Amino acid sequence: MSGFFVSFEGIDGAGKSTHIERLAQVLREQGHMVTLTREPGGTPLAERLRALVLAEKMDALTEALLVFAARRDHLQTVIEPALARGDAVLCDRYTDASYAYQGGGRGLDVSVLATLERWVQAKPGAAGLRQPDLTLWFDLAPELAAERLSGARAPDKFEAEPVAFFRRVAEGYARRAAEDPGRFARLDAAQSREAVWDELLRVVRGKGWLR
Ligand SMILES: Nc1ncnc2c1ncn2[C@@H]1O[C@H](COP(=O)(O)OP(=O)(O)O)[C@@H](O)[C@H]1O
Ligand SMILES: Cc1cn([C@H]2C[C@H](O)[C@@H](COP(=O)(O)OP(=O)(O)O)O2)c(=O)[nH]c1=O
Repeated sequence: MSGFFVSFEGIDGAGKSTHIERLAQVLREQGHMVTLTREPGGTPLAERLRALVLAEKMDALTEALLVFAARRDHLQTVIEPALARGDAVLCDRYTDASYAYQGGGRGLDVSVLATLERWVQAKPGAAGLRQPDLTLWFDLAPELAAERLSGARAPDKFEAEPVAFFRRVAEGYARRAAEDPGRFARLDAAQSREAVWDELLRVVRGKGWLR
C-alpha cells in the first residue's frame, strides 16, 4: 500500500487539532501505518525552530526562512521516509500556512515563498515538489475562530494578532485553494464538530483511503 500525505490547514482555532487525531485513529483501526506530525516542528531541530518562530518578534522574511528550514529537516528526516515506507502521513499545517501567514498575514512577496518552496520541497531523486496528496482546509471566519480561542491558554505570537491579520491569513488560504482546487478540500469549519467530521470522512473515503 503506497503512502499518502494529508495536510490540515486553516487559521488558528479552525478545528485542525480536533480532527487530525481522530482521523489518525480511524486510519490505524483500518490497518494503515500512520505518521502524525505538525509544522513548524516534527523533528527535534524543527521543534526548536518552532519555539523561536512562535515566541520571537521577527520580520516576515526571517519567519519564512525559519519555517522553511524547519520544513526541510521535517521532509528529509520524517515525511519522505514515512511515505517511502507506505505510511499515511497526517501533517498539522504545511506550506500553505507559509503562504497564508507569511504571505497573506505578513505581506511577504509570494515569489519569495515560491522560490523557497521549490528549493525545500524538491523530491529526493525524483522530479517535482513534495506536495500533499490532499489538503483539508478548515475554513472559518476569523471572528468565530477568535471566539473559540478567547478562553484558551495564553496566546502565542500569532494568536495574539488582531482579527484583521487573520482575515489576511484566511484570504491567503483562499488564494492557495483557488490555485490548486484538485488538492484542496474545503470544510465548512463553522459547523458542529460532528458535521465537520462527517464532511472530512466523506472526502477521505472519496480518495479511497478509508472504507
Ligand atoms: N466545530 C467546532 N465547533 C465549536 N468548537 C470547536 C469546533 N472544533 C473545534 N472547536 C474548539 O475550538 C478550539 C480550537 O480547536 P482546535 O482543534 O485546537 O483548532 P486548531 O487546531 O485549528 O487551532 C478548541 O477549544 C476546540 O475544542
Ligand atoms: C507551518 C507554519 C505555521 N505558521 C504559524 C501558524 C500558527 O499560528 C503557528 C503554529 O501554531 P499552531 O499550528 O496553531 O499550533 P497550536 O495549535 O499548538 O497553536 O505557526 C506560520 O506562520 N507559517 C508556517 O509555515
